[in-house]
Amino acid sequence: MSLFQVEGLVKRFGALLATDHVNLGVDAGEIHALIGPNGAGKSTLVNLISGLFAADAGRVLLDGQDLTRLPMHDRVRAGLSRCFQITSIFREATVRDNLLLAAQAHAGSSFGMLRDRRHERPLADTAQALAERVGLAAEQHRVAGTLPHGAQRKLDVALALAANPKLLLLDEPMAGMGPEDSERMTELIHTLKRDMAILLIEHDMKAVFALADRISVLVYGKVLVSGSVEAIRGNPQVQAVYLGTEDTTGAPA
Ligand SMILES: Nc1ncnc2c1ncn2[C@@H]1O[C@H](COP(=O)(O)OP(=O)(O)OP(=O)(O)O)[C@@H](O)[C@H]1O
Repeated sequence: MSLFQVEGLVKRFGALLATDHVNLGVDAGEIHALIGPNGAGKSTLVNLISGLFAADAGRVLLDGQDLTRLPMHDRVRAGLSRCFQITSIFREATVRDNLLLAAQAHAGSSFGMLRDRRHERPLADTAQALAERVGLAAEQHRVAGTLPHGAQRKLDVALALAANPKLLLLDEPMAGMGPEDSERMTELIHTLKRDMAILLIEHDMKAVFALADRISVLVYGKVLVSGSVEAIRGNPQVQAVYLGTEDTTGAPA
């Protein structure tokens, strides 16, 4: 049994079966990438996993715990963190204040405790460690909204890491990035897999092929095929689905 497991997950929008009995597992220390053409149901699946949508059937399990009926914040507490396609940072606050707030939220402390000197040090240490972890230690006093796009995405990852997740759900972390930022984000994600399982939803095939231990291809809400990078690259069904719409060679665009 995998650390993270989706079993027979179903979501209907009226007559449309957007998630069609999906089974998916992510092992500890594994990056499992989910790819698929536009409208395949990737976002719907992410929303079911994170708890934004309620599933019509099936289960979401993390480390033996059934999360299916838990609200989003309880899923985060159970060890499931999500990075958003639309970044969740406070744009007017500094990088450091963003990190302090995230550290505080997950330490379960109140604003009163933040002001209590006895509690300042651990939160500050956590914020510092998070900044270092994503390579933003030198940018901590900058206002988050003024950072370049790539750095904002790194901050978004740091905010998700503040929850100390067992499973990190990365929803298109390379979106809107140029090749250089994509490469840096790829390196960062690679360093994270030591400490957590990662479910990566990504259109950038170069990043997917560089990072994934396993790839699942979603088509019309169903997992068409699941396998290693080599198996997926060479799969004629996958090539047929992507031909002319995506670059599956991994070559830079
Ligand atoms: N809230 C909703 N109400 C009705 N239909 C929806 C809703 N959300 C998604 N859909 C439909 O469900 C299907 C899957 O959409 P989804 O956004 O999950 O796909 P996707 O793989 O994430 O696409 P993309 O790569 O373009 O983001 C599509 O046919 C979409 O039109």
